[in-house]
Amino acid sequence: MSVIVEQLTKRFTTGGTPAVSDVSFHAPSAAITTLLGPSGAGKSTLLRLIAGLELPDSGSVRIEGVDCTHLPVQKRGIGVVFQSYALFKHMTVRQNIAFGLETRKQPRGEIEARVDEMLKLVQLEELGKRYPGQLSGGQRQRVAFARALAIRPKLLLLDEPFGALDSRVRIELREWLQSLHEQTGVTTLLVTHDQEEALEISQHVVVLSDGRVAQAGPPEEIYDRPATPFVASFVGGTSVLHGSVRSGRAEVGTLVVAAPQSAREGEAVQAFVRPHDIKIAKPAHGSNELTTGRVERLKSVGGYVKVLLKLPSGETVTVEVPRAEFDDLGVVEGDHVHADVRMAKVFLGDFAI
Ligand SMILES: Nc1ncnc2c1ncn2[C@@H]1O[C@H](COP(=O)(O)OP(=O)(O)OP(=O)(O)O)[C@@H](O)[C@H]1O
Repeated sequence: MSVIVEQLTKRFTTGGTPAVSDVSFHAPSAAITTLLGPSGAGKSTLLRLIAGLELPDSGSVRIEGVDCTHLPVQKRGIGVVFQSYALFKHMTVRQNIAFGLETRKQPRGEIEARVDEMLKLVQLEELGKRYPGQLSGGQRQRVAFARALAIRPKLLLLDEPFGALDSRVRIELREWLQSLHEQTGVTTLLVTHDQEEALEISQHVVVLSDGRVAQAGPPEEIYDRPATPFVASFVGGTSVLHGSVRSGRAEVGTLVVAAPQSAREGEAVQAFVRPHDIKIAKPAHGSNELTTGRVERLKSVGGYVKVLLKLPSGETVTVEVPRAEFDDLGVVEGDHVHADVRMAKVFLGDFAI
């Protein structure tokens, strides 16, 4: 039940910038694939093209090997959940879940049995008689999932389904969605701008930027081997340091790392460094201010401390230090510390992200 999108392009204005531009990717069967990107990257438009809610200018969408590019929404065998609760306010939870089955004119007994099954699946057995206005935001979204799944879709399309919920509920529902997916195994496409959500929930990630695919692959690959400076900066909360190639190595301030093979002497480089890939320590005896950074700001965030460090080059990096480790360091704002970059992703060139 995979989805194959080929060279999909959609413009909303003639001659204007495409919202989706020559996009091709493959969403594997029975997996959760996320469409990840910043606001305006074209995620929702792409999902709507796959759903049949928009028509492409060119390109194709195949679901389970069937070309659906010009099929109407109701013939595509999809279930959809949007960010805003699209439940019918005047219908009970049971009636909402039954809606799609009734429009398909299924026998009453079968409908009732399927609604019971769905209520159990989303753990809302007790709330079938309530109206949407009598539910919490998280419960309403679970009803929306039950309604989408009731029709036994081949494909589940989710557009920021937890976007309107507070962060605690969002994290709870992320875990809930993973276990729901384990039970149903329905091929799922999830739109999100939250890289943590994408890395945690999905088996496959398609990163979008300006309507194009920047990189597609398993979450570990996207995180560990970003293909472009955009992906490196968007995924993983990186800091960017500038330097140049010297004797075949990339020199970025006091940091010297391997340069890409095609590097030419003197060429500009950018190093993308993740906050937990920098280790800070009290400077060794004899270090001077040229090899140490100044602690500009400290911010405690739950289990770790965010340290904003100004390097001798004038560039700043963010470092995350586990709380216990930080307490042992005994560092305060204004101190000079030694910064050891354990890992960095280096790209040639001097681009603006
Ligand atoms: N119906 C429309 N008419 C005109 N332009 C549109 C329409 N829908 C989307 N766009 C434009 O297409 C581009 C992509 O929008 P889209 O909503 O797909 O991005 P997104 O990645 O989902 O963003 P967000 O995360 O903010 O929802 C944007 O520039 C947007 O303004």
